[in-house]
Amino acid sequence: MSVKAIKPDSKIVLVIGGSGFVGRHLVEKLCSLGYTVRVFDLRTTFEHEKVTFYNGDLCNKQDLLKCMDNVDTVFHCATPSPLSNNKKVFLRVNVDGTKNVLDACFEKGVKNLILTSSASVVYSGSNIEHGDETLPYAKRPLDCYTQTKIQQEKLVLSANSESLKTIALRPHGIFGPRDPHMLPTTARLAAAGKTKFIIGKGINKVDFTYIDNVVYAHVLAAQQLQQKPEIAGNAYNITNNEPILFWEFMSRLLKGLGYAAPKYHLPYYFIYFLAFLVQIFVFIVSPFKTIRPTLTTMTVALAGTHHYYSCEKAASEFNYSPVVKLEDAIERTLQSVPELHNKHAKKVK
Ligand SMILES: NC(=O)c1ccc[n+]([C@@H]2O[C@H](COP(=O)([O-])OP(=O)(O)OC[C@H]3O[C@@H](n4cnc5c(N)ncnc54)[C@H](O)[C@@H]3O)[C@@H](O)[C@H]2O)c1
Ligand SMILES: CC(C)=CCC[C@@H](C)[C@H]1CC[C@H]2C3=C(CC[C@]12C)[C@@]1(C)CC[C@H](O)[C@@](C)(C(=O)O)[C@@H]1CC3
Repeated sequence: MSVKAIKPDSKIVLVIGGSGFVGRHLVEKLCSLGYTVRVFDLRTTFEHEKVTFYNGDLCNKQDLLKCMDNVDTVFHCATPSPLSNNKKVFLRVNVDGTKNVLDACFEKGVKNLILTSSASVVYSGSNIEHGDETLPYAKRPLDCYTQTKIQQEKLVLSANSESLKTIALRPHGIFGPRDPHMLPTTARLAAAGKTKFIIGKGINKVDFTYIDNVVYAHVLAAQQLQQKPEIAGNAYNITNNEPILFWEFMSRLLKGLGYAAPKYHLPYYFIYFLAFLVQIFVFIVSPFKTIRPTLTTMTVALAGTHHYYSCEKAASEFNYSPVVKLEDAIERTLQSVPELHNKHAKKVK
């Protein structure tokens, strides 16, 4: 099954967080399929002749109501940066903000709400191998981003009703052109000489999901929600279906960026404990100074444990299957880095 083009301008959709990494790719795809697209975001990061931009804060319901007249479907992919370390902002945006989104959807008669959730809502730092959607929410999430994503998903799925069909898509480790988190952070750490080490034995397998596959899943789910009401109220893992050794993937990115692959092993639990001490220090100084460490128990756990998921539910219930394979996805991502364009252009099929 593929996503369908529609009669141009027959459906109005709203992408909350549409100026972000996932949001902008989603907006561009929706426009190409003929949707009338509105973007609601704190900021405007690009121009598009077919898009109407509304700047506002989703924590202010009045801002949201201004852009939701006659909207058929809302895609909610706004979040504070997952690597920021501000519990108040996460609670305000991911929880209170999502309550505003739901209230506004009900007030304006929106039919469908697709939430970009996260596979990590079931992750508390222990190994997850081929985890499916029956796994319970993490009882002790490792950071407040994950904690608020859990609360957000629960709010959206419990709001599913006759008038508003809701669905939560759980991508994992999204990467691709214009990614503001993974590649830039990797490059920054490498430039600072902090990528010489492998945390743990380097045998942990994880899922990384190319942005085109995430966008494809969002459009497919939106188009299926009305025909298949049984998928509403559910969460679905969305990955590339190609789990890879975390350190092999990172090495591919690093070598593609012109850096050496990590080669010295550091004991996982030693680094995890170090990260724990860093977090205690960050908490102690937080009244005086906000520090956003990359070394956290969450990032160390992600680097040192298995975390890959089954997409069988999305495959069987709304025919999801990745449209871009991992190998091609890595090349396209590296090719998208301006200074690397020529080097990788010839490799892309
Ligand atoms: N990047 C990943 O690896 C990944 C993986 C799984 C799930 N997700 C989820 O995907 C979604 C999109 O993530 P992304 O990587 O595109 O993030 P991003 O930071 O690139 O984009 C988020 C957007 O939300 C906007 N935003 C933040 N607070 C807002 C507010 N109060 N009002 C209005 N807009 C606001 C930001 O301005 C930004 O444009 C998020 O829900 C995230 O949890 C991301
Ligand atoms: C060489 C090295 C170690 C580089 C560092 C790579 C670092 C930056 C990189 C490696 C793994 C990657 C990662 C995320 C951010 C960047 C980071 C941590 C986040 C947290 C974003 C939010 C998503 O919701 C969530 C939770 C998901 O998809 O479940 C992911 C999980 C995977």
